[in-house]
Amino acid sequence: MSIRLALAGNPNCGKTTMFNDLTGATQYVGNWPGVTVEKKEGRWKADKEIRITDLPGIYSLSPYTLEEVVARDYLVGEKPDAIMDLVDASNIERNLYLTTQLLEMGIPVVVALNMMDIVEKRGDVIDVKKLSSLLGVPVVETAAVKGKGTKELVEAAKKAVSAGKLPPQHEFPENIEKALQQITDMIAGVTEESQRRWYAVKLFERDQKVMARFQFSVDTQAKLEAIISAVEEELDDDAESIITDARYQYIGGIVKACVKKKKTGMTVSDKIDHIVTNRILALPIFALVMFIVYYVSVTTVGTILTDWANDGVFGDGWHLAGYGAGAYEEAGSEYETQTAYRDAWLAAAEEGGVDVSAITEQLEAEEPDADVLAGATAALAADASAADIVGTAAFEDEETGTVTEEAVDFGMFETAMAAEEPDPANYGIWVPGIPVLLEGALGGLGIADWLYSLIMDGIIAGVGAVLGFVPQILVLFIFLALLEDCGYMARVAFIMDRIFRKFGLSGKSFIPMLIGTGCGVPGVMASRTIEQERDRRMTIMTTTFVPCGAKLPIIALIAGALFDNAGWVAFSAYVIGVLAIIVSGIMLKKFRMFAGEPAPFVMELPAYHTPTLVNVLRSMWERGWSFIKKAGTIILLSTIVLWFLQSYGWENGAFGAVENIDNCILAGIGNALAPIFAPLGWASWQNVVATVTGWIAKENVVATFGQTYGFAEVAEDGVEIWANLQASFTAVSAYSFMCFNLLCAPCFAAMGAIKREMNNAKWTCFAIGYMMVFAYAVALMVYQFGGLLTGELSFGVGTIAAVIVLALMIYLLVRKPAKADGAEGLRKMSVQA
Ligand SMILES: Nc1nc2c(ncn2[C@@H]2O[C@H](COP(=O)(O)OP(=O)(O)OP(=O)(O)O)[C@@H](O)[C@H]2O)c(=O)[nH]1
Ligand SMILES: [Mg+2]
Repeated sequence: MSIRLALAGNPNCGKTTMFNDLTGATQYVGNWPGVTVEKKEGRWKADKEIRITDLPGIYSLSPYTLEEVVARDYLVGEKPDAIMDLVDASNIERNLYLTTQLLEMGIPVVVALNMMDIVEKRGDVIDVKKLSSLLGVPVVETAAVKGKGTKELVEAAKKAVSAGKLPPQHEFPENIEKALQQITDMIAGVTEESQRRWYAVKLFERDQKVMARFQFSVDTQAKLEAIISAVEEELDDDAESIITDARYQYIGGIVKACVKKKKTGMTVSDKIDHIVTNRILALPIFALVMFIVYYVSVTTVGTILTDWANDGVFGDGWHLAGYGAGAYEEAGSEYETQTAYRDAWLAAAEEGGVDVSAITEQLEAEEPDADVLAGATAALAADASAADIVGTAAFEDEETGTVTEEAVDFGMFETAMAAEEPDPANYGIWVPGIPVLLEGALGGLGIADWLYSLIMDGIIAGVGAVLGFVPQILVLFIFLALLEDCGYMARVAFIMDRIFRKFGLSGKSFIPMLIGTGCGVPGVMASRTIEQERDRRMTIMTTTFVPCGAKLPIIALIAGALFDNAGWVAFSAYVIGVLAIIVSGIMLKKFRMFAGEPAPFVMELPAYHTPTLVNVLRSMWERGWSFIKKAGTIILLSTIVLWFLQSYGWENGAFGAVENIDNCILAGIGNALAPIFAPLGWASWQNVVATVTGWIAKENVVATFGQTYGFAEVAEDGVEIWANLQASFTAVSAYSFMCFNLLCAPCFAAMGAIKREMNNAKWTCFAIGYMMVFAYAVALMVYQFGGLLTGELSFGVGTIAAVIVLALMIYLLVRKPAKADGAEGLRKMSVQA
């Protein structure tokens, strides 16, 4: 017989950590409240008959936000066989508040005192036996991160289920008890006995949602009201506070009897918070942290790894453990010197009227014929006019920038002509890249040309370009996991709340954004913790502005190709994302549908703790893996479709495989859309198509460049994708391209999440439309104003358009806010299952 156990408890008490430990799942864990917003099911590793549900954290059973409704509805509606109530033992007083409510639900309860490792470290002592006897339920000590006590917890819960003993009810003060008894009698006919107590308390509190489940006649309603008001009058307080006070008094007694706290001054957490949440220092520290995160993941460590992935694994090949790389590099630079001699002499010869066309023609050919070259060189040796030619080769020292010149006579030229390009495979241990390996394998199979082209120009070029960025993304994810797990991200939300509040926004909107740095889908879902409908909608609309992991390759590509891999580019992308959210928030608040003060933001700051290696690696791997999975599914599919659109088209009046890529269907589509993007400075069909495919998945942007620029051939013809991008963009237009792609509609998956959370077609369209318009406006200003500054544009219609956009934005930013539509803001949105 299967048993259903629910994990319930306050936010951030370790439920998901426990769930992962018990079920082997890899659900998202973070050191701040409100990480889990949807219930998750799993089975106990040790016994598959035991089903465990992880619930969103709740402070009480009076739901205010969507994720709280999820938890309560599960406990009341689906009635698990037992509740494993996780209590953060380092914060026991507040956590027990929920426990007192769970004990009333008519379901067996087992209390887990989690985070016992912290309690022990602090030197506090909890008398577990006494606690258990006072509460009347089993109490198990656990430390979920370390997997301590988790097995015992489930065993205790199993026992509680088979014993079927309900928790004893604690008594409220007499007058309240009397009222509760009367209410219990009123609902005796329509409720199950085990849940009666809970319903009575909720009815006493005038819980609207619970009230709505009963159909009271006018008479009964009046009688109920009379019972409640009588107590309210007697105690001179409202019913809900009366119950709350009574609970805290009861808990106070328990804590006094069971917990011995060691006296301490300021904890380490407090000391750190003193600095990182300091009014003046907080923001610079946050900026510095994010700069380092992006600098390291995009510019330094990430780049080194990504270069290896792109040029090695998905390029020509690489030297195993760097063995032989040094010698190969030396040989390579020697060869470069020789070619410089050669070219210098040839240039001088041409100027001096010596006919060297036979050689230059060969050198320009795709595969120069060595015999022809040797013959032509020999012929020159016999030419008396050639003997006097002396060329000048110039070399620039990369570090100092000083240029040295060397004279090149015919003898040196002859030697240079004989020099051979070094083969990396001759040095150390050379591992060929995947394209090279596949090329060999496919060549041997003798497959059809089109299939060969599909694999090499389509899949390898596209998917390979995306996978090449995996190392950078993993580095970013490690950083995010570290920041989340140690507890710093919770501080950031707190810091940002101070800033957001100045603009009438809530810091709660910032949590979805933090999560969105990894992926926009959970980011959008995290908006559920926001009570007010209008703020929630606004957050859903703007969360995906922040660069997610999949946008990182776009940033890295642009930074590398056009900005010499400058460290500020990636960081600026993050800043633009955050600013876009703030600016949008301020502008949208000026409209009636979003107007109004944000709800107060109350979030407790969790204690800092050292991130666990397992957590960090798991979090990195989970997110990284979903990135890789996407490359194998949606990106793969898109590259196949793109390959077709790119390889076929109408040429010379007939449909078929095209010789000239500019005749392909894809180019046709791109060119048709290009005028729209011309004012943004990047109207080539490749750029337009890359943007459009980005709406399917952001990784597609890079994959599309890989394909349309023939990334797989990078190795053979020496034309790097960077060179293509450099030809297609200027620095300003590239930055405008990046801005547009960061801010415009997110990928299909995120758009789906937006639709689910909005649960309304009109709002979904509005959200996506808004992002598009906003992205266009920003990119337009970047290109037009940037172009004017660099001189690549002159004043024209585009400039005027950009000025109008800027004026409109400033107007919206400084305009007086609209009046709030009181009631509208508070109504709850329903969420599709
Ligand atoms: N020291 C210590 N840390 C723990 C323990 N259990 C969980 N944590 C940490 O506490 C933080 C919160 O853990 P989660 O499992 O996400 O908490 P949750 O209860 O699911 O939180 P919500 O989903 O927000 O309700 C994480 O950083 C965990 O690593 C424990 O027993 N000891
Ligand atoms: Mg959780």
